[in-house]
Amino acid sequence: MSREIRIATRKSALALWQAEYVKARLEQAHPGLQVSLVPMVSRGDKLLDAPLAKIGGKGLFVKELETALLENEADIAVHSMKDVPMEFPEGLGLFCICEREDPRDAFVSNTFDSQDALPAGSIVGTSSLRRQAQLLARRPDLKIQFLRGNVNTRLAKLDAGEYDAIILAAAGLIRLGFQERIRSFISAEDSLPAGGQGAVGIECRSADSEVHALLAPLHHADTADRVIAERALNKHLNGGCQVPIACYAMLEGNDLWLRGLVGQPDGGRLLRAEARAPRQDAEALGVQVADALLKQGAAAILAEVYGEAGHP
Ligand SMILES: NCc1[nH]cc(CCC(=O)O)c1CC(=O)O
Repeated sequence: MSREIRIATRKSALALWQAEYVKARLEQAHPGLQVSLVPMVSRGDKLLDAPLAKIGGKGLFVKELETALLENEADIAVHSMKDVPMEFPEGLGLFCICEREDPRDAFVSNTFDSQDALPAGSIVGTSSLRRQAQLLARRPDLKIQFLRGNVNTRLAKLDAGEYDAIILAAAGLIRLGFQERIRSFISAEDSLPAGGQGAVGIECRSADSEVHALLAPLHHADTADRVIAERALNKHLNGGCQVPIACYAMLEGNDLWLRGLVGQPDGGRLLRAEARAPRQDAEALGVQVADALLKQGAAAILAEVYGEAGHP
């Protein structure tokens, strides 16, 4: 095989891990294939001190990578599915979803074993409105303090004593070798994950059928069907991981079970909906659960969040 595959990736430790993972899987599936990394800085990486909802919402982490694909400076872009917008630029698409890592949120602390063990008034670090809403709904006595940055930065801030605990995606911690920092996994019942959390997706040019064929062995159909249902819900609510929307699909035999949640950031109200459907109807299932949330008033909650963030 003469062709080289160039992988566009962000430079954070987690992004590089994911790109190296895809590189290794491609080389394993296609002995002799040349695979290289093209690391780049995204707008989201440059603006680390503002809540994501306030600095222009979706796509903050993927735009530069997509430009590289469109300008033929790279052949594939590796993303955390949680951060991938619902729509793709003309000429690009998502052609591969790899097997999902643990999708749950993780409780990390140097003092306490779980959310329930936190004394009243404890300070919990997160900048995810989804995590904040669900935590405050259960524990209105806790204080949420803003925390952004890559995984290493967040752990360093915890270690510096700025927080009693922080919440991170288990997947990122596991991938970077920080599994032992996880004091407990937070169940989907207590913290419904973000759509796509724990899954790595690969974007490439829609016309590049040679690359599509090379990616095929990395595609994981079970993960893909779950993530398709979750993304359909997000799309119907016009949401991403920067808004208080959670959704999580599981396979039960040939059926998908999709749960969705929209919450007020202060945890005052959590709307929940769920449904089951055959896996081939993943997209319709996402729309159905989103509609059930809209019927309960999700649009008003989301409009309020977007209003505060200063963009529609
Ligand atoms: N929004 C940042 C982001 N995007 C993906 C992950 C973790 C890994 C994953 O979900 O695949 C994280 C960090 C976090 O939420 O703790």
